[in-house]
Amino acid sequence: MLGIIADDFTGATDIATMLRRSGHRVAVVIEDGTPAAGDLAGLDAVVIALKSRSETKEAAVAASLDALRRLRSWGAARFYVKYCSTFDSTAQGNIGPVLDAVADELGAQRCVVVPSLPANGRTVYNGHLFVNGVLLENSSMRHHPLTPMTRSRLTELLGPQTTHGVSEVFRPVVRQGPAELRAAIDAAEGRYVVVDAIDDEDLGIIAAAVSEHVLVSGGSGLALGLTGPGGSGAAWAPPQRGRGGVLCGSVSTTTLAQVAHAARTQPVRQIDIRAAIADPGAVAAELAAWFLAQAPDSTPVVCAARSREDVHTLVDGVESAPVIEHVLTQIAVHLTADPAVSALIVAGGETSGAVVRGLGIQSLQIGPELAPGVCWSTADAGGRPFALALKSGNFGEHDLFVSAWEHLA
Ligand SMILES: Nc1ncnc2c1ncn2[C@@H]1O[C@H](COP(=O)(O)OP(=O)(O)OP(=O)(O)O)[C@@H](O)[C@H]1O
Ligand SMILES: O=C(O)[C@@H](O)C(=O)CO
Repeated sequence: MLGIIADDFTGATDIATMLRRSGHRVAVVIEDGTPAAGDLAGLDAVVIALKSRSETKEAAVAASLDALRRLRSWGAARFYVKYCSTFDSTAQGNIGPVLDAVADELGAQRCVVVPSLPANGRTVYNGHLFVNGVLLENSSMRHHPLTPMTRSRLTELLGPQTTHGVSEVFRPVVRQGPAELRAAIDAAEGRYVVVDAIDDEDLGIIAAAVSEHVLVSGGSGLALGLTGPGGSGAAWAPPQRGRGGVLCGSVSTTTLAQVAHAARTQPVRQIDIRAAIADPGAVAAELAAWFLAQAPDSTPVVCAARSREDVHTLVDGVESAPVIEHVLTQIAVHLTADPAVSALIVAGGETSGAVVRGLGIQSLQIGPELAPGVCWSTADAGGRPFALALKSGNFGEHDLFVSAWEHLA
């Protein structure tokens, strides 16, 4: 079995989507959640979803080692550390410290570093990470509030985070095929080897070259090359079809475009942040009641911003992000308590983390793909099966909030 340690919740469903596509029966376990008895039987891959990207280095390492030990106790023999395809981290971590600790514990001599996810425009060429053809340092990630990415060369990003050497292997070697690439990785000086990949074929070659490695690392793209035994992944059944809607804490460009697209045909409400700071419970209850009052065949969307101008870190001196996460979580609690509602899309990594934690979800069964890195999953919410799609900020086509429901039919 393959064991994956993912540093955020949307990243966990991202890699689970790719593993399902490459023929694995896969489930996601949330943090220290316990998979239901029998859940692990017959799985080829288990992802443990952590929130370690936004924690301290020490907490991230401790949670990752704990996840590694649990995966081993469940029978995992190969491991994959999943981080963001835009390498979200700082000079302190958390990618390097987590890789160091996991590699030490496994006695791994080599570990490839492959953030590439060509399906979503993330590529690595000559050791530099690009987002839709633009160097990472010139993309919107330069202005990320927690992990501003001001460099693009992966040796320069990972180097300061680890006590080990970081080498590079460029694309001409990748294109020579798995045997030549394997030899180049073996001959590299550093423990970590950044490998170029600009398309899925490159990822397949890398996956074949490292088939004997006990530890690999990357975004979700490399998982596409790891061929699983199954044809179409695990059997998955959606919950009985009920009402669905969208809870949106992400303010990424893609998510704002998805909200704008949905607003053309569906009811949309924006959280009044000032009112939410004053009385979050009342705002959540009112928005949940509004959601339930919409036409049963509509897809209500609750969001916290319609444009960049709506984003204010501080409102009346109060940090708005935790208040918004709390309100969206409470709306999810109200909606999952209503038997008429059976499915929610939650947009944003931090937002998904808050909502999934708030619903007390222990594990996710992975279902059909909605877009590269986005899938439907089912979870036990309030004692019944419920469908959830956790969407990374920049993933999905603009019509995702409207088109996603076809897959639940
Ligand atoms: N109007 C707003 N003003 C300030 N903060 C906001 C506003 N709307 C949302 N937020 C906060 O912004 C953060 C968005 O982070 P989140 O990780 O959920 O989305 P994202 O960064 O777009 O997604 P991803 O991490 O998957 O790329 C959340 O903490 C949310 O509460
Ligand atoms: O790798 C990605 O880009 C995503 O899975 C992610 O981690 C976004 O938070």
